[in-house]
Amino acid sequence: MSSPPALELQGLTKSYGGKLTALSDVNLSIRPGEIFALLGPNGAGKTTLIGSVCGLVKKTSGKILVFGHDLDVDPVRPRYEVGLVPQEINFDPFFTVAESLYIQQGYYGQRRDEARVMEVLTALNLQNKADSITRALSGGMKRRLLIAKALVHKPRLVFLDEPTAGVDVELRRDLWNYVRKLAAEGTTIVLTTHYLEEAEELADRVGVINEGKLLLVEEKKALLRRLGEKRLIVAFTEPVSTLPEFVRKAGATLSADGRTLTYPEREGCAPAGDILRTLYTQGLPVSDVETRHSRLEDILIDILRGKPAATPAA
Ligand SMILES: Nc1ncnc2c1ncn2[C@@H]1O[C@H](COP(=O)(O)OP(=O)(O)OP(=O)(O)O)[C@@H](O)[C@H]1O
Repeated sequence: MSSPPALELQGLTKSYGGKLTALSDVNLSIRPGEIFALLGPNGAGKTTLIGSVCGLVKKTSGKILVFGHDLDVDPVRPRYEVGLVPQEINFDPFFTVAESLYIQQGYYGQRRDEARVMEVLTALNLQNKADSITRALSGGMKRRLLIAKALVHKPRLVFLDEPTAGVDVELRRDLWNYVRKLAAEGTTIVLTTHYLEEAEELADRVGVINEGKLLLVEEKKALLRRLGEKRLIVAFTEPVSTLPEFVRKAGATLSADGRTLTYPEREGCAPAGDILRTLYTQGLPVSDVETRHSRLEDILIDILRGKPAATPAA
């Protein structure tokens, strides 16, 4: 028998005060061990979705299953499998780093396990801070402690709600490596982020949410292949008045000043190499050649602007 999804949402809906629908009939299935990036603008519903699973938000309707267990049937036990790294710092400033993790173990019905606490602190490079008062930590250390807190009870499903907001480049890279390691060990990761580069680096699949509706769910690589575009940009040393017929018919355009050619290479069109070869053989004054690939950011903007890109959300 195949294992159940790490998370399954069926028609998940959340209205605040009967007016604002923060989540509208969201259906989503997250596979065990995958890194899933949930993307969308401010106020799209990402934190509400995470809060519904973690027990911080009371859903209005729909079902939530964690590793096959319906949270309506048992709202407590299945959540022992879940860890949350929230956007905001949520630990008591007067405890030490280690104490705050022991308390967390207690919340999850576990005995105080010093070896596990040191293991998590070491993984997050906080081992020397175990006895420091949490309010004396730097901003980056506090972020790492938030992650340690979410992981200390060994959850199999971890939500990272903007884990690297305000974090420096080096720590961001460290955290990315750590997330990859967790996923490689079998932990399922759901990530929200406004750094599209982060999603591009880490995610296996991407979901796009806006105004409470899930617009698209797709493998990241397939999405980039399907909606991404490669552009060839050629600069000329002097203005060119017309392009060779083959190049023009392939879809290349010339800038108004005749100094730049742009060619969007799409599937089934002439390869960029053929365009370049023609330019050279016909003696056009090429000075520089550049190719640009569209990134997740470009694609997300198109989707949010309503470009007909979405395949049915799954
Ligand atoms: N407690 C609340 N009471 C009323 N409305 C709320 C509450 N919490 C969230 N909302 C509203 O629900 C909508 C979704 O908010 P949510 O925090 O889930 O968005 P988000 O995608 O996480 O945004 P961000 O990227 O800014 O964190 C927003 O319109 C927000 O104002």
